[in-house]
Amino acid sequence: MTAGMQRQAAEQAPVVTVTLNPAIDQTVIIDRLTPGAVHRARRVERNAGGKGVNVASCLADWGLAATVTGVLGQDNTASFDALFAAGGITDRFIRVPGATRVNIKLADLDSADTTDINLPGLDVDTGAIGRLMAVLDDVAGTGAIVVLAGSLPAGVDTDLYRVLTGYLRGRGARVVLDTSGPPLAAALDAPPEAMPDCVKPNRAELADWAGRPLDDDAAVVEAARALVRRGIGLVVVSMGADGALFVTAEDVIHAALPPERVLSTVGAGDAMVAGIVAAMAEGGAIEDLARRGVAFATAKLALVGPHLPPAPRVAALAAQVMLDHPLSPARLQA
Ligand SMILES: Nc1ncnc2c1ncn2[C@@H]1O[C@H](COP(=O)(O)OP(=O)(O)OP(=O)(O)O)[C@@H](O)[C@H]1O
Ligand SMILES: O=P(O)(O)OC[C@@]1(O)O[C@H](CO)[C@@H](O)[C@@H]1O
Repeated sequence: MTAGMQRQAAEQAPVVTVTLNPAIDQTVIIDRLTPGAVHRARRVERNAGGKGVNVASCLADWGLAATVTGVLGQDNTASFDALFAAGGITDRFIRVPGATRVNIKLADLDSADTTDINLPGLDVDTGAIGRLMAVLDDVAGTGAIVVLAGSLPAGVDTDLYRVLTGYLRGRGARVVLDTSGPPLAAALDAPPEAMPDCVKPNRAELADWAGRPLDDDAAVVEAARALVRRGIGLVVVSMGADGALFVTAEDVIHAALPPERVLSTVGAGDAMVAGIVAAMAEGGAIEDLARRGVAFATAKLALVGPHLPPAPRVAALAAQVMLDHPLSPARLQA
């Protein structure tokens, strides 16, 4: 029995991730990025990606076998097929004519920062969305945790996440949303019963929604609380090297862990979502979600693709995560 099967056997909530605009991530590793210069790359790595795929991949490394769905181009599925087979991930992706986009990631060893160049992706028609809804009918029942993640492809309505969230919550599923821009704004404009259970914007995405810069923790907490008042149970704001804030109606927690090594920041947010979902699936308390989320994200930084080191190492990192709870007043002084 694999570790994944063992965890599923322990009566955890089933997890489904939805990636409407997946990508193959081509990460080029260079010493130092200088715009306009010729670069001699150290190497290149290609990984099946897109936010929901990355979440499922991290969950598989942790030992939790999720179901993945969304829309894949049928011309270049090999890296996805291999990832799903290796991780025991149940593949319910809709295949459509064409190729899934290839996104370029420039990993700068000097600054430990990554520059993303994301392409638009395939056009998706209403027929594919109808097929996706049929898959969700099948796999996302009462008690399931459904992660809706990433940008929306061309051809679908901006309010698709809002519609899917209302539909899934109506079926008794819990929804975790990680997106940005107009699809995020549309989803956050829903009535309370159709709001996601959890959202994970990064600081820039939350600032974009709030319409003002969020330069300190006090401003971030204020914007997150506004979302909680609208009916979202948990707002997690990831802040890169500054850690993350976990905000509910009762709690505000700051969680952080300095990484030993940063090779690629691509997918750190997705690893964080995976950690939150892994703890949620076990019925964990808010502190467990914060520890697991930050531990998964920190562990991923040392690897290029959407992967984690062995589970005991990640569990050890979770124990080391520094929690500020209740949040110290000094942190809230602007
Ligand atoms: N340079 C870093 N040093 C320490 N921790 C980091 C760093 N970058 C990311 N993290 C950890 O990863 C979490 C998620 O990172 P970030 O806020 O960059 O997410 P994101 O913007 O959603 O990422 P992506 O979209 O690439 O998945 C952070 O909250 C933090 O815990
Ligand atoms: O264009 P989107 O859908 O917003 O983001 C896509 C993407 O940057 O997200 C993942 C990292 O979070 C990558 O695997 C992928 O290339």
